[in-house]
Amino acid sequence: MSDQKPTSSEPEASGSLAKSFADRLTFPDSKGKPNPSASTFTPGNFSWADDAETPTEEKAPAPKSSEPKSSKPTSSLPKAQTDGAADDSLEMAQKDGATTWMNGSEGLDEPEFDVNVKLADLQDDPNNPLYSVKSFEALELREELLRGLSVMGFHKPSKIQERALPLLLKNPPQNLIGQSQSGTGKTAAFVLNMLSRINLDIKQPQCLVLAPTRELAKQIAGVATIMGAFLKDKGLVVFEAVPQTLPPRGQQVEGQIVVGTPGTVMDLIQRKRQLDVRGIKVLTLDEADSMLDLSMGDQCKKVKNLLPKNHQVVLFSATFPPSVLQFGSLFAPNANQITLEVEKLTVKGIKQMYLDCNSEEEKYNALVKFYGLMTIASSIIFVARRDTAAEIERRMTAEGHKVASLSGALEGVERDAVFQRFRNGDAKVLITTNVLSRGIDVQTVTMVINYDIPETYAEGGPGQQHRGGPRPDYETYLHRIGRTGRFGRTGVALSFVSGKRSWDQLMEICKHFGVEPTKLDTADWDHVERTLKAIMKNSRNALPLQQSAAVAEEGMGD
Ligand SMILES: Nc1ncnc2c1ncn2[C@@H]1O[C@H](COP(=O)(O)OP(=O)(O)OP(=O)(O)O)[C@@H](O)[C@H]1O
Repeated sequence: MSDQKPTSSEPEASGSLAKSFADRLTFPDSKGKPNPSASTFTPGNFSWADDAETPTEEKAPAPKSSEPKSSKPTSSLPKAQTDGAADDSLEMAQKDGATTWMNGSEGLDEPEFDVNVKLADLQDDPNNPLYSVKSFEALELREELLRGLSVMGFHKPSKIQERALPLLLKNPPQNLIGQSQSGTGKTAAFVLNMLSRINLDIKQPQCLVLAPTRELAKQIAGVATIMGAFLKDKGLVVFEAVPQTLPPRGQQVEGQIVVGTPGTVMDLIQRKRQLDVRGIKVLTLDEADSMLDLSMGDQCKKVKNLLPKNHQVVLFSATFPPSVLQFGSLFAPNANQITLEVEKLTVKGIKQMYLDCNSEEEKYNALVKFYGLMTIASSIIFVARRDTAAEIERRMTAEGHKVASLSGALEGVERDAVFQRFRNGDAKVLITTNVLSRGIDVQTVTMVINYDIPETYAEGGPGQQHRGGPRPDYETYLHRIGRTGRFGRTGVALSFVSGKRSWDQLMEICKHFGVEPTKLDTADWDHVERTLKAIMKNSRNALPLQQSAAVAEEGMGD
């Protein structure tokens, strides 16, 4: 892969975003000095070579032309849980939406108790992906991790956590391929495995996580740091292997857990010789299907080949197209597999709709009209091309909206700053390309807009190109809409169609996942407004899903 930054007309990276609190933390090293590389969330230089390039951007013509978080009850933490070395990090964690769902972040006005009851209801429903019979205690996790989970507000495991953890923690270690719907807690499953397996007396890297983008790598490192906060005193160090957070030349990477993007990790191991992988016993690929596909697959294989024999391989994603799953089985031989039928992949709490527009230009007008009508906590607008993102940003800003735009065209430092503005709520709307379609966990997001329907040239197997032009990109659609409706929340996914081609593509995607999207028409804005307001209101009020769906239907029937 080239080190050169692509131009705006080049394809955008397909990947994921960062999940949360990560960007705010800087942990001192074991001697109390700030360590710029270990578990830091300082901004870094983005090297294009680090992120996947996938041909998902169409040469579409560019268009011509919010409710703030309520503060969380951070002071209500039991004293025992905020003591000691974990204090700072936990306090930070409490300030971020992504870890504190139950603590009333992101515009939830209800008392904590009500919200907890709702989540508990979902976790008691055997058909819900958040359901579990067991407690975290029954999964035999070490006491420090139980304390970390408790402070994060994780009271019960989700289905994937309950099923994956016993398989992951078994000795001798076995490989695992794990699939579950977006926002159901896969990160905690693989992070708890790593935190359970490391030897804290050794500073050498023992677990390696590869993720497709710097934002997601930073987010995962953040989760590991927070979840392991009570192990910090015992020497836990989590290292972020993304550009600009790297150790000075000649200095070895220290940290039991290393999380990075494949390009940087490879560079650290082979070219710079700063990452000693002889002690690695767990290799995890998050968003594994995209990591094994096209450009990143080769790099991941190269990294894997440099690791000691008999390391545990863990692959997680919400999507595993059959051919990738086949390849995944070679990458993770004899793996235990937790997979889902394609019809079960969509999250029930995400209401899928489409807005029928007559032309490309009408799409833009509809977008502006739409944001004029609605107050949305936070939303993400996905576009196919960087220049479309820039143009929408320019025009929406001119209309007085607080927007931010993030694409692979930005350098790492700028990306971090833009993303932080969105996480903080300083920007309510994030306009982005597929670079942020996967993994990113910002719980204030109540709406995802597919301004352009995602397309791909990939055949669906590693390295295979689709011959007859682009096809609808089922996986990217699912990951994009999964940025809302996380861990039991409700959200809206609104796709814009303008003409037969985009309509056909959307219908094909919906057929693939067995969903029937609701049509909204630009000819009846009253109906659009009533329908969406009913859903958004219920999302914020945290009504049970069935109830909010019912109210939404009522709104639509008006
Ligand atoms: N057991 C739990 N109890 C409460 N909240 C949880 C639990 N597990 C995870 N969460 C929260 O759920 C959200 C989604 O988790 P996570 O980001 O791991 O989802 P994911 O399955 O990796 O999604 P994606 O496929 O989009 O990457 C996060 O904000 C996380 O903090």
